[in-house]
Amino acid sequence: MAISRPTAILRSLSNPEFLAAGTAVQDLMHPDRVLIGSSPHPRGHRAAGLLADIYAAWVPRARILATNVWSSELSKLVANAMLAQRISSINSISAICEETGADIDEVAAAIGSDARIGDKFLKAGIGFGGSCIKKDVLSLVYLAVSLGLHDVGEYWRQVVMMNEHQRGRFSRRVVRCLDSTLVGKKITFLGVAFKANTSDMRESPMLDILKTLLEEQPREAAIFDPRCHPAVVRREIETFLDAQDADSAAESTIAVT
Ligand SMILES: NC(=O)C1=CN([C@@H]2O[C@H](COP(=O)(O)OP(=O)(O)OC[C@H]3O[C@@H](n4cnc5c(N)ncnc54)[C@H](O)[C@@H]3O)[C@@H](O)[C@H]2O)C=CC1
Ligand SMILES: O=C(O)[C@H]1O[C@H](OP(=O)(O)OP(=O)(O)OC[C@H]2O[C@@H](n3ccc(=O)[nH]c3=O)[C@H](O)[C@@H]2O)[C@H](O)[C@@H](O)[C@@H]1O
Repeated sequence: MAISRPTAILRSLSNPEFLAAGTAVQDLMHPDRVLIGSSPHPRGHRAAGLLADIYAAWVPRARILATNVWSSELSKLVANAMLAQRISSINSISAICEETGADIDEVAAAIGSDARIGDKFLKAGIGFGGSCIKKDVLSLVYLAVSLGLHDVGEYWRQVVMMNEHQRGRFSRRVVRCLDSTLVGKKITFLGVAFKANTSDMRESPMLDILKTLLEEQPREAAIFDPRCHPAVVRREIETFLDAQDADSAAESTIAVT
């Protein structure tokens, strides 16, 4: 652009996307907010105004937030980091529940009914996956460390470490529940994608869990996800049985999406 139109004055805007996989159109049509970051220069404001006009065709003006570029870029990372932090927090509590007899869903419902906490992203499970959340937390860690804020970086790194810990804990529990050995056993995995209603397998927790459990040498692992194409699944993992096989004669079925 700068070469073909050398006289043009170019302004960069930051306009992070907040849609989630599986609800992309709904999120696009009804966003909680649209963030437009621009330089403090009048031309930056003008460029931001032009972009805001486009969104105003379907997004209420009050939901279109104008910020500086750093605020906008950082907000994207922090939004995903805070979501990740909630998931890691509730997963850490699930470990305490398993030791004490408390029920994690009851605890989540009890704390989530506090309006200051809210009930979203409190579902304990096998941890967060997907191509974005972990990447953004680690970007935040990198940013903090590169700014010399090592304690801040360490704090956010723990969110990712807790996520990995949760997967390991889950895998160990599966083995424990099956008499501490998978040798000679068939395991069925229902769900391959990183979350329900998507075919996206990037950073899927299930892949991690599968790799760990295959080290325990089960006789067979059957894997099925109605959203994922078998060829794509095959590319990711070596063992795959089709849907018909997936539920037959398995010693254990693991729902992992
Ligand atoms: N997938 C999602 O739901 C959302 C994604 N995002 C963000 O949008 C960005 C893209 O995400 P996806 O579309 O899911 O990823 P993707 O992996 O499907 O697409 C990324 C594209 O960028 C291209 N690319 C990678 N490196 C490049 C380079 N150096 N130069 C030119 N092109 C390059 C890749 O070939 C690919 O086509 C990420 O930063 C992600 O965090 C934000 C909100 C939602
Ligand atoms: O930057 C991005 O790409 C997007 O990342 C996430 O969206 P996404 O990764 O598609 O999916 P989420 O719904 O956030 O779920 C992420 C992971 O957390 C897990 N999760 C979610 C909620 C919960 O309570 N517990 C839980 O374990 C899900 O199963 C999934 O593995 C954010 O929610 C989007 O706002 C953001 O735009």
